[in-house]
Amino acid sequence: HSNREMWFRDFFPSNVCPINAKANTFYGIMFDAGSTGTRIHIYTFVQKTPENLPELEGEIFESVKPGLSAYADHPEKGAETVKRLLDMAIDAVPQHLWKKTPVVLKATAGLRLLSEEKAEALLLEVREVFEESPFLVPEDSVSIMDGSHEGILAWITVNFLTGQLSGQNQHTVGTLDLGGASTQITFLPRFEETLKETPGDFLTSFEMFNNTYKLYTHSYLGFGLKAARLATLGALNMEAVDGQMFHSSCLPKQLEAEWHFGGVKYRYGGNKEGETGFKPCYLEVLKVVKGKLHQPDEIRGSSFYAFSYYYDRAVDTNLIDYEQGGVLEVRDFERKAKEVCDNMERYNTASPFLCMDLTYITALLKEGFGFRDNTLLQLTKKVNNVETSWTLGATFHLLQSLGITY
Ligand SMILES: O=c1[nH]cnc2c1ncn2[C@@H]1O[C@H](COP(=O)(O)OP(=O)(O)O)[C@@H](O)[C@H]1O
Ligand SMILES: [Ca+2]
Repeated sequence: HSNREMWFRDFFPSNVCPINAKANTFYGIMFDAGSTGTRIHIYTFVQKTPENLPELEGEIFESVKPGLSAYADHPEKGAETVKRLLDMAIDAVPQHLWKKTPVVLKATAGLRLLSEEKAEALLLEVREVFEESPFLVPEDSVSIMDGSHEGILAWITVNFLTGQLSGQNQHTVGTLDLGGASTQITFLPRFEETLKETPGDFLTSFEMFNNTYKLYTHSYLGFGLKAARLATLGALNMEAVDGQMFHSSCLPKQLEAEWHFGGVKYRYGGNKEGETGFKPCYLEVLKVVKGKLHQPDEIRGSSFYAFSYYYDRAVDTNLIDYEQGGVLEVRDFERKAKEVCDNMERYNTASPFLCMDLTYITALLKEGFGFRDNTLLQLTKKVNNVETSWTLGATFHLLQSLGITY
């Protein structure tokens, strides 16, 4: 900073200082290519003083459905959806900053589940869209993200937004993300015991804002809500599903329908003759989760932030308000699952999968991760008007690696 800039600062409150408004504002564009949709996050930051963390000024967010993986056989059409979102950034970012504004896309479980050939073709087309844009395209700007990074970056986002990463007293919170195709759990272990009993590949050291965090994190591929539906139906990872009908006690008895996921068409329906309801459904779902996940003792007594499909299904069943979010206990999901599954006819306006989804969430929390009935879950979509998504953590990481911030 030149002396002239500092001279200005003495005369203006920092938020209206004309120097602050111009010289220290910068942008970052992060795409989340999720299994069910593609989203753009355009972040604005202000670096008020060189020694402090950059402040997040705001976020512009837009999304499209379906996700890139639905274009597995038409990669150029998939890239088209990215281009349309990127056009928003042309309007949002001032022209003189285009060349300094990095654009990155990270794909998650949807692309992890595709063949390498199909995934690569999609990424290649997106790369071309980026190269043709006026923005800064860093090396490796389009990639499939490592599952462990997905959890860590979401943890960074939530703990940054709740103010836990600055200052002395850091009481970080763990995070639970339930996507369409994979699910993540991340927390900062407090006990030596946890570190000892955890498999090595569940622990990752991560540097951010001049601190090193040794986090417990894992991404379970195939355990996202939609993948779990297929697993429950017995249709996950099937080579050919043409014409075959998949049944479940978690679905309305008379139901017969079709469902598209990851570019594949599935036929599914209820148990016309057999049982339906919470009990048989829970047993069915249990087969999908039981004994498949690592259960760290430490988490049983602590509370977690939960978002994505945990949030969506809690909203769908009026457990929380869409705008406000709320605090739930694990048993609230179970209570709701029983209510929905044992009265499936009454709930026939909502998704036919509502019973299965709630039952899966219950089983995943209790039998999968080993949470107690009274474990508290803080359900949040936004903190201070910013989406609780791994994309903010990823943008910090990106800006840091480019030397735009540190
Ligand atoms: O920006 C966001 N903030 C919070 N939740 C989001 C955001 N974007 C998508 N989601 C949620 O993510 C879930 C879908 O998961 P996604 O499509 O990301 O699958 P994946 O993570 O398995 O690839 C939905 O519950 C959707 O509401
Ligand atoms: Ca996701």
